[in-house]
Amino acid sequence: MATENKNLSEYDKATIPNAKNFRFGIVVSEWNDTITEGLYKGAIQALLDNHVLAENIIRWNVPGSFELIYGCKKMQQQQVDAVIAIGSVIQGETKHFDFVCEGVTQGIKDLNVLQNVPVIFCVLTDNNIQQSIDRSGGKHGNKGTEAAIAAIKMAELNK
Ligand SMILES: Nc1c(NC[C@H](O)[C@H](O)[C@H](O)CO)[nH]c(=O)[nH]c1=O
Ligand SMILES: CC(=O)[C@@H](O)COP(=O)(O)O
Repeated sequence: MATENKNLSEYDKATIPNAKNFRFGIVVSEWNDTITEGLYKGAIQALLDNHVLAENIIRWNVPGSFELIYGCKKMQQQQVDAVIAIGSVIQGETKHFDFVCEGVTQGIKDLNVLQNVPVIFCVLTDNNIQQSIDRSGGKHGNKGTEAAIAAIKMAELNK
C-alpha cells in the first residue's frame, strides 16, 4: 500500500503499549529543517500522547541525513529503549540523492543488526518538497507520528 492510500498519523491507541517507563533518543538532521522539525513535532506529540515522560526523551541534531548513522550509533549508547532517526532527503540535480539515501538506509539497517537498541527509520526520501510537506504533517499525515509508534512497539518487543 502506498502512502497516498493511508494516513501516516493514524493509529489505534488501544494497540499501543503504555510507554511511561521507556526512554527514547531522537536524532534530527538539520538539512531541510522545516521538514525535519515537522517530523520531530509529530514524533514528540505521539510519544507524549502515549505516556512517555518528557524527561525521558533525548534530542540531538546532526548536519545531514548521512550523519544520522553516526549520531544514532552514539545515541544507542545512552541507555535508551529505542532511537528515532529523522531526516529529509530531496532529489536535486545529481545522483547525490541516490548515494545519501542508500547510505543512510544501509547504515541504519546495520545499527539495527549490530546493536541491541532498535533504530527507527524516519527518513523521507522524496522527489520534491511537496511530497515532503505532504508526509510531515500534510495531507498524508506525519511520518514522525508513525515512527514514534514504531519506536514504542519495538521498545516493548525488546523488553
Ligand atoms: N541533499 C541532502 C543532504 N545532503 C547532505 C548529506 O546528508 C551529508 O550531510 C553531507 O554529504 C556531508 O556528509 N542531506 C539531507 O539530509 N537531505 C538532503 O536533501
Ligand atoms: C540529496 C542531495 O544531496 C541533493 O539534494 C543535493 O542536490 P544536488 O544533487 O543538486 O547537488
